[in-house]
Amino acid sequence: MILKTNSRNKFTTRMLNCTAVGTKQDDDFPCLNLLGVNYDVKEYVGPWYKGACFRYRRHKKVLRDVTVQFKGGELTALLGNSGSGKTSLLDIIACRTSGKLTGKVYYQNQEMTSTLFQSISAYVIQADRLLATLSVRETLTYAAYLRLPGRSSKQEIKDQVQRVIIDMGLRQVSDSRIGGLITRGISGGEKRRVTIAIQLLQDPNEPTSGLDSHTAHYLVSKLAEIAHRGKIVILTIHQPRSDIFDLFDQIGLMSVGEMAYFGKAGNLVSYFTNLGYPCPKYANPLDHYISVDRRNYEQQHNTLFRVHKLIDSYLDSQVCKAIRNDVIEETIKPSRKKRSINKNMIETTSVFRAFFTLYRRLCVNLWRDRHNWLARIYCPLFYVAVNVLYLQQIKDDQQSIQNRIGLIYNSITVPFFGAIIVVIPSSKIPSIRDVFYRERRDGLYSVTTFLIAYMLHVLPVQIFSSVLFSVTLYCNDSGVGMYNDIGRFGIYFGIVISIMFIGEITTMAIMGAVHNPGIANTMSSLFVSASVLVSSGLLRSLPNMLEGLQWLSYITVFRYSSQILAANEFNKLNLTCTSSDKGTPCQYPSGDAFLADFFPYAVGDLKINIGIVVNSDTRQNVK
Ligand SMILES: Nc1ncnc2c1ncn2[C@@H]1O[C@H](COP(=O)(O)OP(=O)(O)OP(=O)(O)O)[C@@H](O)[C@H]1O
Repeated sequence: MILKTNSRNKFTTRMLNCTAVGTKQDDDFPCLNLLGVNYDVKEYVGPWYKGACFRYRRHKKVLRDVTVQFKGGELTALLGNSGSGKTSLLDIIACRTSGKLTGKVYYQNQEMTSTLFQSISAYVIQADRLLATLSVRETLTYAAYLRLPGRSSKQEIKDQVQRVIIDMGLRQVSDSRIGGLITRGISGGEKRRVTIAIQLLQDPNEPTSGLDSHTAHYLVSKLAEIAHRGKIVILTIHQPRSDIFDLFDQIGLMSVGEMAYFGKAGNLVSYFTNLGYPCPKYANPLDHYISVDRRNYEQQHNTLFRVHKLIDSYLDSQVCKAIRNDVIEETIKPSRKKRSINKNMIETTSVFRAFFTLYRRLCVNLWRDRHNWLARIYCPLFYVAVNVLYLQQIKDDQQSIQNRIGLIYNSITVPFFGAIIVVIPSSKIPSIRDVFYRERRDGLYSVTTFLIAYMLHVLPVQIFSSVLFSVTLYCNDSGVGMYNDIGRFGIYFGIVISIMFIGEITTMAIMGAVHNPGIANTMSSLFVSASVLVSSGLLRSLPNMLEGLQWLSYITVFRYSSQILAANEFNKLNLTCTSSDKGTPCQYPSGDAFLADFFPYAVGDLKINIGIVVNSDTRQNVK
């Protein structure tokens, strides 16, 4: 387990939950070795508009020649000043790096891969990614259904959840909502404990204790207990208090991407004293030895000089040489000590259980999201009210052609915009996305499982919203009175719900790719506006457009849906030329005459177009 903090004693945790093999004697405990690990990243410098190709690329050495050994049965703390490379080291162990990595990372003589890491470990991320609408107990229960083996009974899951609630001191808040930015819920520290508790769910040997201490000391001592049962637990923490420091078995002291000390926690001060760096009486030894003072150039130069001297001394030290020999023994000559990995310990749930758990959790989340619900009701009603006020009942004179075109335009854009309006401002979508990323990284389910669960959970509200929109707009009594035929209403409704669905999935996909909701909003709106402009044929007849744009129109759903709705509305429609037309020439005595001019293939291609819209809907779903 790895704990990380940005402020004193507030920490985040990642857990390396490696299984001990055989009896619990030191030699049988698992072992994680890093040999000569170097990690480089590229940084782009310069204004963004120059793009990745033209900006200056700076290579940054994040880690240099790190050789360390983490053993089961020991709680290891990685300490060091901000930017010293602690997180990067943990990311390397978890196979979550983006830069160039050299060196070896071996667990039990096997090269570490993300699959191996997922199968032997639990990983508590730095940020608390939780759903604000759920209570602590619900959060842990859903997590347990996703993490524990599919054969676990309801009672076993309940017991395990209760166990971690007690163990993490969450009893008093177990039925409180997690809460978020808008609705206040449990405290930041409690959220941190829930995040850790989620990872502890997978530990079958976790003891139940009645302690309810809420302190960092309590959590670190729990981690020490877990470590002492034979697991590798790695944590990072900023400026630990002395009582917390006493709980560490092993210390990795990092600075400027290198190890300044790696060894027994109790030997730290004597090691530096022997090097000729005694720690002043009231100084924090960690700050004293490895912090780099960047207040001015001279201070920085002096402290960096000292840090590099300490790093060089460590590399020359017996402590370092002994570790290097051990690591080489384990990695380069692995045949000497054959070790096996018990991967069965972390057995995940079945696809069906994952699907039903995700579905239930999303439904509960949606049900409690009042704003989302209300938006799905008032958005269609608002648009209908504006249209009815503006157009009133449409007649069958020549002017009604323009009104009907306007209605078709609204009918294909409003459901899409409605989806954008509902999805993007919802505070729930970013948290659903964040939880999805966390759980995907933990390998709990596939993207397809998540997407199917997401689509199915949102389907009833979309049907409700589409019915509201279609019925109130289409009908004579409540709305504008479009072509009066039940079959045609069915087609109209089908198009509205398909576009609403495509709108929601497209917006979700954009939200997934672009994390900033403002940019996602702009991109979705531009996408729908440009697509309708180019491909609907409602604002400009398609055959008169540039050939390239005509081709482009084939790839958007709006081309087909506008043709379907045009055929639906104008085919066999009798139009009149009466005195109410006030001098308008009687150009179109029927809807078919209008179609022949503007949508000549709409009726003939009706079935094909419907097939394309339905297909693109299902394809969006499967993506
Ligand atoms: N992908 C990356 N791109 C650019 N710089 C990176 C990248 N990964 C790490 N770094 C840089 O490497 C250095 C070490 O980062 P890291 O996050 O590992 O530090 P840390 O010790 O965990 O710091 P803190 O305690 O503040 O979280 C930092 O200067 C960081 O900016």
